[in-house]
Amino acid sequence: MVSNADFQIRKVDALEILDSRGNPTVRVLLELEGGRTAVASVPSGASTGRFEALELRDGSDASGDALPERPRYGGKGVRRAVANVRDIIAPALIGQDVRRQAALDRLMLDLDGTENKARLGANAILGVSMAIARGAAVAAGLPLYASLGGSGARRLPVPMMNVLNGGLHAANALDFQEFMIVPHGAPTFGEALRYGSETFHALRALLHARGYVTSVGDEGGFAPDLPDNETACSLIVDAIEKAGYRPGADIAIALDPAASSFGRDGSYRLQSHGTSVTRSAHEMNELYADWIARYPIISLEDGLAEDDWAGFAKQTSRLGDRLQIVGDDIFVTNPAFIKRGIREKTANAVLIKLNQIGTVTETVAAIEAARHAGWAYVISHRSGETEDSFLADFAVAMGGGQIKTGSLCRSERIAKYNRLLEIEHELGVEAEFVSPFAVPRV
Ligand SMILES: O=C(O)[C@@H](CO)OP(=O)(O)O
Ligand SMILES: [Mg+2]
Repeated sequence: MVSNADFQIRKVDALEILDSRGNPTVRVLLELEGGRTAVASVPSGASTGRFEALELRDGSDASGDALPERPRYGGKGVRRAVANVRDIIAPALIGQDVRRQAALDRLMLDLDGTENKARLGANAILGVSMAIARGAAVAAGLPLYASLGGSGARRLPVPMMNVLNGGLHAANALDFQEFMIVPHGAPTFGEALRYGSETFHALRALLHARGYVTSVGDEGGFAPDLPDNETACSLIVDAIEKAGYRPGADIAIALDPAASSFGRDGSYRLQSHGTSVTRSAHEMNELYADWIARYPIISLEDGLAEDDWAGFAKQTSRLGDRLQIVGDDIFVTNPAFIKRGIREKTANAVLIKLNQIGTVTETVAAIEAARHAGWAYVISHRSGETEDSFLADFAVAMGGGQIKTGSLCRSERIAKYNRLLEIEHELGVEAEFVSPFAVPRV
């Protein structure tokens, strides 16, 4: 028998753990009166948007280290965030009911009292917020996706798999950060994962045969020194065919150039065959239009920089009926920015990252704003991840049918894919897998 006491928080604790890049991050441990426990770990980005909620790092003076000349983790530790969970957030949450997610998230916002969670740290607050969501599920005896999404939560997301890494996620010369395959023509999630994995391995063989390295970047995609960005698209098409699939119909391409990392003030600096070229937003949009005509691209994220609202709106009016235009750095999962984007027709989709905004409740509000406008939304990992698979359940709960969670050879990414397989298995014949995309005409 489940009783109200089972949902009451008895203890909140936190510790500093490492993420997939070997950088410190926050893990929160929650204990409920009934004795059940919940754990959540916070991811961390590299190509972060300027207006993201603040990820609290210790800095060299606040490290608390015995050897001040050698700060812990170069000042990147999260001991202060951990201490904020233990000393400030925990006392306010003891005795509270984990089913009241919105109220408890609000309580943390009030404790923090800043616009961007600068006092307690978005990493501290999000860790607790996720642990509360998981605690509510555990106490109710429900899987997280069902607890968060209700009985209608049975749509498995189409994965965007990042098979070639560049930009800030790799040490190669590619300016564009992510070249992803999207197996949207598969009949089920499990089959989509197989399509993706087979294509990933075909790509490895192709790279090897053409004399490129097959080492990987931060999200597990290969990171070869290709002569230019476009070569990545043609290689992916070759890999899809080599794996026995139809480019476009079975597996399409999604791009995240993460243009804030090579562009600002409407000017974009690209490398090609070792030389650098500067392009305007208009020229970037023409470049994408040209690629879309020649490659089966169905989604373009951050094709322009976070400060280029005008360029984004032009891109959306020029290309938005042919493909998904996703805003990441420009919206930073912030409902206010998304609403501006909807008014100004900046994009037609939004990338959703829990730690950009810092609570589960605000993330859901961001998704609701997108849904209300008929925009698509893609639930996304960060380039620094942990083995926590919260994201997989969250994507099924939110029902948008899209997840971006990296490549197919690093366990912090695979943890999400494997959890989605588990959910699909558990849902059985009730599981749905519906492509949100039309087949691209190339
Ligand atoms: O730009 C992105 O979409 C993300 C995730 O792929 O990268 P990061 O976490 O480094 O911001
Ligand atoms: Mg991005």
